[in-house]
Amino acid sequence: MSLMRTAFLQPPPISHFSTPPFTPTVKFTVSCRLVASPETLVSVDIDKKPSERNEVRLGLPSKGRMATDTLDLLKDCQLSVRQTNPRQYVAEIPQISNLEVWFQRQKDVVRKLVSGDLDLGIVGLDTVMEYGQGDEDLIIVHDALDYGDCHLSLAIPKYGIFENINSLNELAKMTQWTPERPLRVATGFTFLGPKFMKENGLNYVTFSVADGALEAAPAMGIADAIVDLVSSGTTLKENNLKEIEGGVILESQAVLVASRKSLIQRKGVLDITHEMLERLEAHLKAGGQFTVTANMRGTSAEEVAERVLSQPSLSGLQGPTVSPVFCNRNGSATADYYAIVICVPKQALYKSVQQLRMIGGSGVLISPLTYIFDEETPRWRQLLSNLGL
Ligand SMILES: Nc1ncnc2c1ncn2[C@@H]1O[C@H](COP(=O)(O)OP(=O)(O)OP(=O)(O)O)[C@@H](O)[C@H]1O
Ligand SMILES: O=P(O)(O)OC[C@H]1O[C@H](OP(=O)(O)OP(=O)(O)O)[C@H](O)[C@@H]1O
Ligand SMILES: [Mg+2]
Repeated sequence: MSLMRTAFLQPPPISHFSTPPFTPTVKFTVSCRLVASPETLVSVDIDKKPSERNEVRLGLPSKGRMATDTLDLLKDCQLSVRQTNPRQYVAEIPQISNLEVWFQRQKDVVRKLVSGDLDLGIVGLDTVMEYGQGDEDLIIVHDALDYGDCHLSLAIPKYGIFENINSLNELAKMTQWTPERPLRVATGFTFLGPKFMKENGLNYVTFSVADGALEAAPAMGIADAIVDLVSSGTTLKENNLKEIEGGVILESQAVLVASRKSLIQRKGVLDITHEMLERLEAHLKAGGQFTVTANMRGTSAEEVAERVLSQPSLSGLQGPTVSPVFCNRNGSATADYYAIVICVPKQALYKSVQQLRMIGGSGVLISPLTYIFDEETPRWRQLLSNLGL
């Protein structure tokens, strides 16, 4: 699996996608034919002017595997969504005034960002890339919200003529594929699938469209290969399919995406984006760390700091905070002990505790962190430069 992960498309640069806007006729007559015409090909020519409204709108997935995790993340950032009725599609985040939350299907969040009916959205990167179709108005504001991890991949049967095919190169070189008998691929990704095949020199390919249970298509004799999302790999395995080297089209996770026009033109969007970005970054950074406090006997704060800094896992985010712990000795305040406070990556916790004990630490307390606010948010700076601000 790790080998297959080498050839994925990087998330789009924060400013724009490298692909040109979608032009279905050219795309499919050159190298690929699309068997059924999906609904996604219809609404290309949308008026992109921002609509007349004063509220800022954030689109969130209305159901499915992304919905709960999205609400949980926002809640953890103290941005709980208040929805009075689960069948109501509009809600609010009381913490942020003038923000409306609209629950929509993921693909509709992207479509409505493009049409100007939403300003911000949280969805999987795969959905942004598929339904955004390279639209330069879409900007990825936060590219790693740390859930919804999966990858879009080309998979082929383990058996028959594919038994010894283990890479995209080998698949492309198979002599079976001709204009009369192309490689038949089943997918729901009718933009990214054909684009990937074309970019990788697979010329004789046709696509058929299905929305689910794609993994059944090869066994049913409907397709030779599939392009679909994979996370654990169980569905592929259960259906006797395999991924191949060079066949990963996109690595995906949940992202915060915005409309460039809204950010620049609509009052309040930039400020709300800034606040959301700050909270998300600070919370996600904190998620990987614990605060560790301990007491340590010593002659001075400097001497204790030197001991702490001599240990590789104890340097913290910016070095340890060391403060004297005073006790009353014969009427005067004396410091025999020092309290140290450091942030420690979760994976290094036990090692850090061992190192603390080794240098004389006692009374070690571990607490979770809610936020780590840095002086500035790197993604915010990136966003501003992207917008030319
Ligand atoms: N194993 C997985 N399979 C599919 N999607 C996954 C997986 N793991 C994470 N995801 C993420 O979840 C999203 C799909 O969520 P879900 O299946 O709930 O919605 P959907 O079926 O695409 O949307 P809808 O039902 O609204 O059309 C994907 O776009 C992807 O970003
Ligand atoms: O690698 P895995 O962990 O097995 O996950 C991948 C499967 O999950 C998704 O299907 P989903 O559950 O949405 O069902 P569907 O295909 O019917 O839409 C996706 O389309 C794959 O079929
Ligand atoms: Mg699905």
